[in-house]
Amino acid sequence: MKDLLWKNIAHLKRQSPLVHNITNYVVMNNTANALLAAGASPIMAHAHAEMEDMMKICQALVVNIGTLDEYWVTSMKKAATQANQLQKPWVLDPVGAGATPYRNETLADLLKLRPTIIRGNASEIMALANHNTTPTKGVDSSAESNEAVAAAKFLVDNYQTTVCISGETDIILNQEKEIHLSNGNALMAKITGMGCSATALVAAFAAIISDKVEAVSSAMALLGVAGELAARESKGPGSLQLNILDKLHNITKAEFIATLKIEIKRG
Ligand SMILES: Nc1ncnc2c1ncn2[C@@H]1O[C@H](COP(=O)(O)OP(=O)(O)O)[C@@H](O)[C@H]1O
Ligand SMILES: Cc1ncsc1CCOP(=O)(O)O
Ligand SMILES: [Mg+2]
Repeated sequence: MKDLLWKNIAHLKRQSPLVHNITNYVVMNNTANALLAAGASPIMAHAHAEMEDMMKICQALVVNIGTLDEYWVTSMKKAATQANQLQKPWVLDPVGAGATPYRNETLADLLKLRPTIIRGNASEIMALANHNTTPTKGVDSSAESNEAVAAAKFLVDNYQTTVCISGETDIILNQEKEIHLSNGNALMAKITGMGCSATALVAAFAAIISDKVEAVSSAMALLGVAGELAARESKGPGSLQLNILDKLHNITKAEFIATLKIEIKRG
């Protein structure tokens, strides 16, 4: 499995898929940089007039509701509908799910469009499935990933999707498979846009790998291992952010294989 994930990471650099991102104002720059560092190609766009054409030239879509508004929500629905029509994968990042009724209503509509993959932190995944045990704080999680497994299974069963709950352990599951990854560093939660970058990387791998648990695991393994290695040479969140970009770019097979902590739970 470790070799397979590394093969996918090398494959991403060769294929360099174009990823259409409808994402939030906070993270546009670091998301684009994370995609570039890993070898993919980003484009950020949200004009209604270009949503359908953009999806024609891109290999995958990110719908991230972080700084949603009425105009952007229409863009998201147009792009997701077109992705479905063209049978291209799209990934939902339910940033701040549970924080406000507007976010919840928007997410309910987006779920009806059947995201190929959902990536969020534990609080967001629980809010999305209406399984909240603790009130949501905003964009940061107040729960551990294992607390959101029942919620993730609910989403998988009801929307035929693949879910990634990120956190200290990243849990990736669908109806057939479940994988746990335990790399990364606690300081990653102190950098805004780490989860959004994870989602964008998930979309990049989904563009080139048909097995969605394998695609999500490749993305989360790459970010987790890069984060863990980068943390060893960082003084705080500022240098960690830059060091993660460097590591996404220059990670070697030997350090990836030696650092990756993966558990195949099912499938
Ligand atoms: N406590 C932690 N230990 C190790 N890695 C972490 C920790 N918290 C978050 N991460 C990593 O940071 C990245 C972003 O995840 P997360 O913080 O859950 O997303 P979000 O920013 O959406 O809340 C993931 O790669 C995840 O594995
Ligand atoms: C702080 C903030 N507010 C709206 S979107 C956003 C960024 C959230 O990014 P992430 O979920 O990756 O930490
Ligand atoms: Mg997030």
